[in-house]
Amino acid sequence: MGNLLQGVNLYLIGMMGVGKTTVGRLLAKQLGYGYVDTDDVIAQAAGKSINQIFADEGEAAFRKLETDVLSQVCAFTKLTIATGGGIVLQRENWGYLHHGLIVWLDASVELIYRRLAEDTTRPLLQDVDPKGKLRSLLEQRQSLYAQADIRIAIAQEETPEQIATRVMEAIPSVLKKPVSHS
Ligand SMILES: Nc1ncnc2c1ncn2[C@@H]1O[C@H](COP(=O)(O)OP(=O)(O)O)[C@@H](O)[C@H]1O
Ligand SMILES: O=C(O)C1=C[C@@H](OP(=O)(O)O)[C@@H](O)[C@H](O)C1
Ligand SMILES: [Mg+2]
Repeated sequence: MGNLLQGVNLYLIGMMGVGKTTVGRLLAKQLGYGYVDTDDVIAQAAGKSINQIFADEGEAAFRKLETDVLSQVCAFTKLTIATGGGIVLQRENWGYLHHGLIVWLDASVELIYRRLAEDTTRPLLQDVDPKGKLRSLLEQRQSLYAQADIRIAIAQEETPEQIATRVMEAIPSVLKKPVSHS
């Protein structure tokens, strides 16, 4: 499968908790690609957690770091990149994302909420009404996520492996076909 994408990067987008980080690792293996998680790069470069960056510097500063990381990562090839759920918010990020193939992992608020109910690592969900927060974030972002090349709708019982397989199966349908001169 190493040459399926011919070196073109694969970007995973979608709401927090949908599985970008988990599925991204599997896809990198299956594609014979390197793996990058933009949140990990940001946290490593800053020397602190995403929570701490939000607390110390605020969301706007985090978004600038996110754009910096994306702009650097997109200079490389043969990467699967798990992005943070808010990467779609900055218009300039789309110029970078479109260097590669963009896959939207789409799941319901109910599914995401169940997964993240006990999670404390998503600063935007440290809210009195985390489910309502997820709903309003999805409402704000849905039309942006929909600009992806591929949408994978995720049902409850699917394992990360099954989702990765569906992404792999969907890729050929969106690759440009060679122009026939016959
Ligand atoms: N297909 C899946 N089924 C069940 N749990 C999953 C699945 N994919 C991810 N998870 C779990 O959901 C949580 C969020 O996954 P993660 O990959 O960090 O999502 P994201 O990077 O999109 O925020 C983690 O605890 C992860 O183990
Ligand atoms: O949706 C968001 O705005 C965010 C999602 C997080 O990444 P995941 O989508 O990997 O959880 C992380 O970048 C940060 O907490 C902000
Ligand atoms: Mg993630």
